[in-house]
Amino acid sequence: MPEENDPCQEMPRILAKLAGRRPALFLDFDGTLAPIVPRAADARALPQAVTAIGTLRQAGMPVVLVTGRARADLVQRLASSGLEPEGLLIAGSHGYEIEGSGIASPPVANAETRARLAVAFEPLRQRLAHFQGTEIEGKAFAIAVHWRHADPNDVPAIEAVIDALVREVPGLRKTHGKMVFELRPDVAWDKGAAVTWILAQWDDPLIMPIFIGDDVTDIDGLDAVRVGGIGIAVGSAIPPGHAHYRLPDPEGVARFLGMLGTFSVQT
Ligand SMILES: O=P(O)(O)OC[C@H]1O[C@H](O[C@H]2O[C@H](CO)[C@@H](O)[C@H](O)[C@H]2O)[C@H](O)[C@@H](O)[C@@H]1O
Repeated sequence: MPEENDPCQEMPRILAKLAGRRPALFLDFDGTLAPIVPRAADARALPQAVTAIGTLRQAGMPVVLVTGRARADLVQRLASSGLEPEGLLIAGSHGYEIEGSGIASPPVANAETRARLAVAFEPLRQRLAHFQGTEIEGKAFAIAVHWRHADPNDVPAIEAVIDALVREVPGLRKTHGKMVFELRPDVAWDKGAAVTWILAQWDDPLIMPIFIGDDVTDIDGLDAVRVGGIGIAVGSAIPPGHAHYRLPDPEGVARFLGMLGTFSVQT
């Protein structure tokens, strides 16, 4: 893999790679378009990122939001930032919930996978009730347990509650992200599988995917575009070796999208 330079500094090389191709953007939300904030409910996309995405869409570039959040949550969150979901493809719940631009959910997203999480929700809530500062976020195909505001000494015990539920309720697995544990259906599906699946639906050999993400759950998405696409890590949570380029923060992402927009409008 290359040096993971700042893609804004490497624009001529990136534009050369995109020449004659159809770039398609796959964007993570928290930590990528929206700065990480103490409360999940308060996250908002940077206005400059929203403007850049609007320009790219007007220029005809496909834009897919690949988020760990529930799809409905992201739709509402984008709309409140002035980014209407029409024309956007949104892959929510880490890619289990795909809808938009004429594409509907993949075969893994069924009632059975959802029912497994429903069984776990109430015991999880009860067993975590005495851990001050934990927040449970229910989504269509995942349950997030935020421990950002919990006592750090409690985190191993919080994780043990989740591990116990994984043992007790068949068909679930544990993943983690920034100060969060998640319960997900134990099926072979993640952001990378979602990206690959969407590319297969489009079936357009000219498309060149550009994936941008900041958290360990984005590694699958970056790996999916490693050959034949462009992967951009944000910040330092993703270890070297998965991305072609690296941006420091969501402000950098907005800057990169703005530069890409300028190029798209010119061509
Ligand atoms: O895949 P993403 O779109 O990046 O979503 C990943 C998770 O993001 C949210 O949690 C994270 O961001 C919060 C707001 O900045 C922060 O408070 C929290 O500590 C982070 O873990 C979201 O709440 C989760 O559902 C997503 O899975």
